[in-house]
Amino acid sequence: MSIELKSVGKKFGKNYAIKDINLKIEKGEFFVILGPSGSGKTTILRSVAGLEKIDEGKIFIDNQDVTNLPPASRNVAMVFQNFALYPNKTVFENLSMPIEYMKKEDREKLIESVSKRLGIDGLLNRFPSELSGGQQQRVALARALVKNSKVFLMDEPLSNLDAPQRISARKLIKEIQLENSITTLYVTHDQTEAMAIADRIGIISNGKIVQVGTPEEIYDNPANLFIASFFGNPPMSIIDGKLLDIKGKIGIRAEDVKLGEGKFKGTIKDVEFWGDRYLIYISFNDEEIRAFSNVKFKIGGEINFDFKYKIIGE
Ligand SMILES: Nc1ncnc2c1ncn2[C@@H]1O[C@H](COP(=O)(O)OP(=O)(O)OP(=O)(O)O)[C@@H](O)[C@H]1O
Repeated sequence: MSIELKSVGKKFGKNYAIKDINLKIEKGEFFVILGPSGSGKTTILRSVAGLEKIDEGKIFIDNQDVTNLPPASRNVAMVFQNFALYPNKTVFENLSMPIEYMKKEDREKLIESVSKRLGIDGLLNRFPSELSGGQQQRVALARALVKNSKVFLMDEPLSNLDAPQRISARKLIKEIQLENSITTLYVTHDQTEAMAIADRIGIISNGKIVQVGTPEEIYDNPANLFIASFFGNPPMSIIDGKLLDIKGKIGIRAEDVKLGEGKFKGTIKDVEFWGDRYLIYISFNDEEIRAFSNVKFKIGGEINFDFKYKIIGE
């Protein structure tokens, strides 16, 4: 099933939370909406789910106009930030509900397999109030994953998990999504997560989509300064191009800086250990350049360097 938003706008009071959103998510595609806090990500997702009534535009699921359909008629599986589990039902019952139509044996098998993979198989007899936030979130995720839906809508579904759980849960989401070719709209503010799971990413800022592309396309060619200074870990270092006789700003990836030789000279301000390498902060003409290095340099020392860069539009 495809998802399409055509000129979608939603206001709260007089202010637009999202404006003129045009997106087409293809059948089986994993599409991530990435943006800072308050940029409108949740509003997009809630609008597609039918939990917000939009003020402008239209929404289509599988080419059907669902703009005025209630959430229950949209046949989507959702995981939202507030987990919304049924408090009076056990974890097992919460997971059974979307698949009551299945044979008991098949249902139990499916619940066992998904809950094992999410590490909640020991919690099936508990009530939601007896679970930690991260456990509740994994139950909510499991409930969406067992449901035989062709569309996933997920709003920061891993926000309460610790780092190893996050990595294994996102692998599981992706596996189930791929196995069943589930069209997925996934919201996060974590760009490492976005890069890891997305087929395509839509970057949102102030209620508007400012760039759409594969993670590689956005990484290599951020469309503007905001994206360049936000996307990637670390994001590009942005400096004034006049040092190189270039008008406007230039962006430099940490892996594109060659240290130890070159026509530029700066001072090492800080060094961070990143496990497989170091991130070096170089102060240079009142600006800062970040560079990856296999060698640990001394803070305070001077260093020669050179770099490859991209010219970044406004
Ligand atoms: N119910 C509401 N009433 C009034 N304003 C709202 C409401 N919900 C959201 N907003 C506003 O709409 C804008 C977009 O909010 P939204 O929750 O979509 O952002 P977000 O990108 O999901 O943020 P976060 O990452 O912090 O969850 C914000 O300015 C927010 O304050």
